[in-house]
Order: sequence, then C-alpha cells, then structure tokens
Amino acid sequence: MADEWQDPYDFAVEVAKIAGKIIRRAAEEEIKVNTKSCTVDLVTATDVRVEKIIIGAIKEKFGEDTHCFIGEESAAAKGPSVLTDKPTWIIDPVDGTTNFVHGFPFVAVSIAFAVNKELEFGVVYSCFEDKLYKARKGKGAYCDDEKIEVSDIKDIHKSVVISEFGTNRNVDVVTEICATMKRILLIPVHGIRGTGTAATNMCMVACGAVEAFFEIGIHCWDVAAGAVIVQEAGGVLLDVDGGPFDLMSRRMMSANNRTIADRVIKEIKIFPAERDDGK
Ligand SMILES: O=P(O)(O)O[C@H]1[C@H](O)[C@@H](O)[C@H](O)[C@@H](O)[C@@H]1O
Ligand SMILES: [Mg+2]
Repeated sequence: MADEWQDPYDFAVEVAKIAGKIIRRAAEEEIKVNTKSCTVDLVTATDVRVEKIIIGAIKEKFGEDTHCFIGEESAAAKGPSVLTDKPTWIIDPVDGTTNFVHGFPFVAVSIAFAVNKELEFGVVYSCFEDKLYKARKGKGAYCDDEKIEVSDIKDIHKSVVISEFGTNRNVDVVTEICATMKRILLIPVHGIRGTGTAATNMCMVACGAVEAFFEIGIHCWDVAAGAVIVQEAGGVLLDVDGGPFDLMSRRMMSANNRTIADRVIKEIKIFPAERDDGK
C-alpha cells in the first residue's frame, strides 16, 4: 500500500523551514506585541502571519476541505479545539513567543499531523539554531537527518529535568510550581533547565540532552509534534499523574524512561488547567 502520509510529512518539513526563515527575518525588524489571556501571554504580528502562511500553504497543497486545522492563533476564534477522526494539522507557528520578543534564541515552529485522533508525525524547527527535528510514527526520530535517541540514564541523581513557569500568574499556581521545582532540585538532580519553548524542550528529551520535561498549562499545539518525536526517540509520554497522555489535557510528562518519569512525578503537585477541548 502506498505510504499515504509521507507527502504531508515531507511538506511539513518544507513549510516549517520556510516559516522559520520568515521568523528569523521578522526578528530583525520591529516586533509588534499584543497580549492574549493575560499581560504575560504574548502574541506578535509574526505569530499570526506565520500561522496564516503555514495553513494557507497546506490548504493549497492538499485542498481546502480535506484537512482540519488546530492552530494556536486561530484557536481562540474557533472555540474549543476538538480533535476528530479527520486528518488534522496541529500548529504552533511560533513556540516561544516570549523568547522571540526578547531575542532569547530558542523559538520553534511546531507542526504535527493526526489521523483518527492518533498523531502520525511531528516536525519541530528550532529556527535560530537552524535545527530540524522530525519523527513519523514507527519510523524513528531525527535531528537534521541524524537519528536521535533519549539518554539511558536511570538514576535520577544523574539527571537534568526541564520545566517551565508558564504564563499563569495566579499566586497559588506560582507557589505550587516553585514548590515542585524545589522538591525536584532537592532530590537532588544535576539541574533544572528550560528553553522557554515546549516543543524544543521535548526535542531536548528526544536527543538525550535532558532526562525529563514536564509542564502543566501547555496547549495541544505546544506538545503535539514533540510528542511523536519523544516517543520515536525511545522516550515515554505520560500525564503528570503517571496515567496515559491526553493531548487536550494541558498536562504533559515526557522522559527518557519510566523510572525517571515516575521519580519526577512523585514530586509534582498538580493544579487545575482548563482543557483545550472544553470537556
Ligand atoms: O505561547 P507559546 O510561546 O507558543 O508557548 C509557550 C507557552 O506560552 C509557555 O507558557 C510555556 O511555558 C512554553 O513551554 C510554551 O512553549
Ligand atoms: Mg507554544
């Protein structure tokens, strides 16, 4: 049987690189910043423009009506992001918008593709580093065409963990996040890191630079592409309570193996986050 999704996969790689070039160029000009859910949840004219370009290119290539889209910048206008069985592109045009605004050089284009509610592939282009991460279900994960694998560390004391503070500034939430970070530091782990983009963080797990990355409050477009990349690199993808990963739950734990994941999970205090699909 012909490989039905190879063409969309190749196209996603092509489009991510084009988008990254646009982002790099936009970073040299004046950046127009607006806010979304709160004063620290930033969006720029580039986020909106790049999403339109990506979706426009996909529609032109594969037809207007055959594919569905969940895109960060068009999501609010559409209401809850419901994943159906139809081929669906899940797009974060600029993952790491705060980084982009401040010139902190970790910004990624994240493009994932799901069919029958299952992720088929993910592409993450870290555009200032010029590194392209990609994975297709069952076919391994790659960075710039080199196969990548998670680290084999099982001893939590020899691990590095990534987490992020996110954009929620509710005092109780911030207190819980800080307390969780403190508990993880005191395990002790070698260190806690964060690139400011969930997509890139997941690629750090996938290529063995860190052992785990978890976050509560991320959205499906932040983690959909990374989810395929981590799993295809041999890692595990879970809910922050250790249960099965749910793309719409806004909770995600990715790790090199179950031992590391379970140890970090022990220290996580879960706080509520409204689901992406409104359920
Ligand atoms: O909004 P962008 O930059 O697409 O996504 C980021 C979130 O805003 C931030 O809260 C989160 O910590 C980060 O991991 C995510 O990529
Ligand atoms: Mg994002």
